[in-house]
Amino acid sequence: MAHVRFDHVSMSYPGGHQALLDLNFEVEQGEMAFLTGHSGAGKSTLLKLIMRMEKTTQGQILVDGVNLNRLRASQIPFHRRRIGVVFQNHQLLFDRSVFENVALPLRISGYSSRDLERRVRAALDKVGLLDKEKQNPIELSGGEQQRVGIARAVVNKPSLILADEPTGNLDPKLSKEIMSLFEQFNDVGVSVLIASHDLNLIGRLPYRVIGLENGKIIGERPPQTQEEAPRE
Ligand SMILES: Nc1ncnc2c1ncn2[C@@H]1O[C@H](COP(=O)(O)OP(=O)(O)OP(=O)(O)O)[C@@H](O)[C@H]1O
Repeated sequence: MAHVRFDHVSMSYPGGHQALLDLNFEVEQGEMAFLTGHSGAGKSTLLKLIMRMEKTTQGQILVDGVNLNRLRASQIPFHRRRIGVVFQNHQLLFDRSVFENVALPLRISGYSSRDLERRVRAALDKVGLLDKEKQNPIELSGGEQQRVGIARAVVNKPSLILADEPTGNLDPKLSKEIMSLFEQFNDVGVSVLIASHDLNLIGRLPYRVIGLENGKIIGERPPQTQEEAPRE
């Protein structure tokens, strides 16, 4: 069964703007894939549909076989908890420590403090920031802030990670490091879908690329084998 499946999905914003038109694609369980396209192509809208922050106006989306059109309002928080989301601007709280920023999703889910501490430290360890837990995110570099955002996204152990321009503000070296983090999660079975217009970075990686233009899929580059993948 596909992890995410779009079946003839269209989406119009109130006021009539058609953001997505008749999308059909799947993300397999454990796959890592990129979504690319110009600004306004519909990348963020597509990710918001998967999180059920927006609703399809036509067609259906299945996540783990569950039809999102049929989710009741009370089931939406549970659905979102299984997805880790990473944003370009981190959306960190600058009046709290790194630890508290990563702990936030667990506090909302009502974890005991022992479990919470264990999980937060495990997430910070995975992104290499265990020694910064007491600092305020404002004291960290852009790359480190993005790592805090990733730790927060994975602290609930999601089976799917969605990232919206996660390297948008970072230089090429830091962008590569952030991509290797996503690869590490993918290596242990997490499905990853990343929206990015950094074609330079995407082109060097072997993953499937889905191209969007004006809300439509205009083409796909299949996953590359090792021989096909461009060398550094
Ligand atoms: N809340 C909204 N209300 C109305 N129209 C919207 C809304 N959000 C996005 N749109 C429109 O839908 C289209 C797709 O936007 P979307 O943000 O999904 O594109 P994108 O590919 O993520 O672009 P970017 O890379 O600039 O973030 C755009 O034309 C945008 O103006």
